[in-house]
Amino acid sequence: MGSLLVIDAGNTRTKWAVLQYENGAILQHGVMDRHEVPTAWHGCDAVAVANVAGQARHDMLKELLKPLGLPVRWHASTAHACGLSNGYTIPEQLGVDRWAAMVGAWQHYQRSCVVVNAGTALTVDMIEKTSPGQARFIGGIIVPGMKLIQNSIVNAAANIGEIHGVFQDFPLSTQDAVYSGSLYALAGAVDNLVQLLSEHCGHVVPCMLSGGDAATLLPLLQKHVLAREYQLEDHLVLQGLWYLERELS
Ligand SMILES: Nc1ncnc2c1ncn2[C@@H]1O[C@H](COP(=O)(O)OP(=O)(O)O)[C@@H](O)[C@H]1O
Ligand SMILES: CC(C)(COP(=O)(O)O)[C@@H](O)C(=O)NCCC(=O)O
Ligand SMILES: [K+]
Repeated sequence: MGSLLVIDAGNTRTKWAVLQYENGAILQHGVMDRHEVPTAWHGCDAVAVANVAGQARHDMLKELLKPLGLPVRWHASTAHACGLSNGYTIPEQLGVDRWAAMVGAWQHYQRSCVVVNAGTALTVDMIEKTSPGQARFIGGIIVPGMKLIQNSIVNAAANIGEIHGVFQDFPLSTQDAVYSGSLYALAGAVDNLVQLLSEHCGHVVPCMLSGGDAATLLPLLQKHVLAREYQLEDHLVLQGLWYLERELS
């Protein structure tokens, strides 16, 4: 098997990468911006999809992929994979993007860690290492993402229009107050769970961040608590799909 096409279909964007099957190296990657097959998809040997954007996106991708005639695996969260067990009461209910990101982070760190997906929604998930090579997803949260949280205020408050603010420690305008408040809310959620898992494990745990807003969140997270370890991972869900595929093949 030469190359694997991995697709992360989120509620805002559909991200993809062509990976070297043997080692997961990213050969090409992109974001779908129209309903047509990127040229890079031709020549792949198999496809792995993490879709959390519903049936319409599934059907669109299925149609686009059909002419390629490739084996397509539509991933879903399971109770166990790649040494990680899924603590969700109903394992299949866990968003497969969250699951793939956690698999990617666990394979990368092999340590207890916090996994952040800053997308349409911000998800913050906690992984506890239980023994060498084994870990458990012990809980996580779902928060409206940066666009949603700002739009919610704009739509609800008569005196607040479109937001084009910037982050300020001490915001002194409506624009900056809403933008900074949104960032403080999301960074605060991440901060809280890094602190919680660190106390639970008895040592500072690393935090891996991915998603469209991860780079926006990072500076605020790194601002105050210097002893923390943050890692930006642009293609975490896509890399997690590679680990999941490798285990299933
Ligand atoms: N080029 C972009 N297009 C859309 N959203 C972007 C872009 N760059 C950053 N973002 C931010 O990232 C979020 C979407 O991140 P993404 O990881 O694509 O979400 P999802 O996985 O839910 O599709 C948006 O809410 C927006 O705030
Ligand atoms: C929480 C999510 C909407 C995040 O998706 P995204 O922001 O990447 O579009 C997605 O992981 C999802 O649909 N989860 C299912 C519910 C759950 O994880 O409990
Ligand atoms: K929905």
